[in-house]
Amino acid sequence: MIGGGTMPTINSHADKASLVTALADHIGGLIRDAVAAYGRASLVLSGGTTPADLFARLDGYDLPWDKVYLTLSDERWVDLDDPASNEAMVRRTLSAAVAKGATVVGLKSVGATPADGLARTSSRLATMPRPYDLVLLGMGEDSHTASFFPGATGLAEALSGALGLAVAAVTPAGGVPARITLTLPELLRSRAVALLITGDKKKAVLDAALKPGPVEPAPVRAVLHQTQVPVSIWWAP
Ligand SMILES: O=C1O[C@H](COP(=O)(O)O)[C@@H](O)[C@H](O)[C@H]1O
Repeated sequence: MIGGGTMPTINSHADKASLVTALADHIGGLIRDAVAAYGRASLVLSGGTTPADLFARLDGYDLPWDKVYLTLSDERWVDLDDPASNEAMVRRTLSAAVAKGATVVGLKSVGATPADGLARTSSRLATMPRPYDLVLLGMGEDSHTASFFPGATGLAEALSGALGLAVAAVTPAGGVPARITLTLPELLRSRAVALLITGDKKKAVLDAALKPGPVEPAPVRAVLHQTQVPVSIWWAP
């Protein structure tokens, strides 16, 4: 059971278009500020379908992209040419940024399974400047975030980071492909976490997870109820 600590701030918008504009402006400002302060900006981006419009909007912004480092919160263990690849979605929606020199550090590395690739991906992530200036996460209707799926094999290790690596292998209950995910301690090596959520169904799941309770059935609680890094929630119906 976890609970207490500083509650996340909630930014509610009337529709997805205004949410995308507000969050893209926020992230654009954050990138400018990080480059001014540290000479570079370092971001973790969520996968899935929800953030594609946001990334496409951000892609049109005039930013110092050659000083921006991007990685993913989690990845299906598939190659870049697979439609399920989160990295491919990021490269596609941020193609102008990549053309202007943004560095994308992908999580899919060599090996037949995520477990085979953990050490390689973890060393790759060592090239990402930390702390991350922003970790952008999504959430599924089953209350998973990153690849912290309820009931998944590997969930405990992903939440604890007990192996001492930046990433963990996770197999969702009854689900393929297997996944690789940044561990919770790695996600929290950050100055800020933003959680992007759309739709009334996810809002109901979020509202339940904001109440104190066990992490196992609602893994997003591990992010919402920690006290290390401030969390902002960005929501529209
Ligand atoms: O599987 C995943 O799901 C979540 C939510 O995805 P969405 O399609 O509902 O937006 C995402 O945050 C995560 O990165 C992804 O791998």
